[in-house]
Amino acid sequence: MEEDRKEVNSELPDITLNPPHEIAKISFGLGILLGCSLGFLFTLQFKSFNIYIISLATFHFLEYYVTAKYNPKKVHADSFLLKNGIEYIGAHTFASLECLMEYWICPNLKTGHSPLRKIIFVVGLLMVVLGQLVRSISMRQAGRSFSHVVKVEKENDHKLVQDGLYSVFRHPSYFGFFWWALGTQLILFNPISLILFCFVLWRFFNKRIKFEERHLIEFFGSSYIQYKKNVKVWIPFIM
Ligand SMILES: C[S@@+](CC[C@H](N)C(=O)[O-])C[C@H]1O[C@@H](n2cnc3c(N)ncnc32)[C@H](O)[C@@H]1O
Repeated sequence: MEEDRKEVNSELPDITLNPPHEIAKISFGLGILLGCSLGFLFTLQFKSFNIYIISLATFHFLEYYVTAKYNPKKVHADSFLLKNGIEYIGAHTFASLECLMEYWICPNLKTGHSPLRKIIFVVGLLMVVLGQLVRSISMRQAGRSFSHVVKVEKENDHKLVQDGLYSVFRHPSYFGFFWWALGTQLILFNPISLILFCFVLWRFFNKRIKFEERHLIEFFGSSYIQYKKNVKVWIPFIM
């Protein structure tokens, strides 16, 4: 009985890393943001900014939710990824300012109804929805092998994941995030941020994947080398 309880407890999130009042506060904040953006969506002529905020709130909620559900031992108040570094916050602040400034200076640029604009919007929306799905499903499929912080020492329950989305993309959660983020800038019709996001995200993932794979080869040796030969990343120019 005591042993069973210990086993169940070892699967539970660490409450000291997940203070309930913190989790409630962050969830409430994300819910308010999502609810207000959704509520005003149908009253506004320029809907793109609200759709962008809905995508952001959904992304941050799902980061915590999927970790809590499928990788509870690793969940942490920081799993919302709201403290995702100064570059991340800077990029989204810049994107919001670009969008609002361009709307203020030249509203027609943002709200016109040309076929090209519609195509850009639909492509952006598809990238956001599919990118989010790939990101969240891959986090679920990797389960305990997933961690927001790259592991430099192998843990006992860390297994090489090669099935599901990992059989199509070598780094599906990065692939999903990369295209999701570019999709948000297409939705906003933000030409400057689109180029900046491309550059910053590509550089970030190129560096991170190289670092991560050095450790994955240390952990899994020839199995990872073979996996790397067989499965592509599908982010342009990252081999
Ligand atoms: C933020 S997760 C990202 C996982 C993966 N790069 C992706 O994009 O889906 C980082 C952790 O995942 C682990 N990881 C990456 N690829 C893996 C794989 N195919 N199997 C098991 N663990 C993996 C790394 O060791 C690292 O600690």
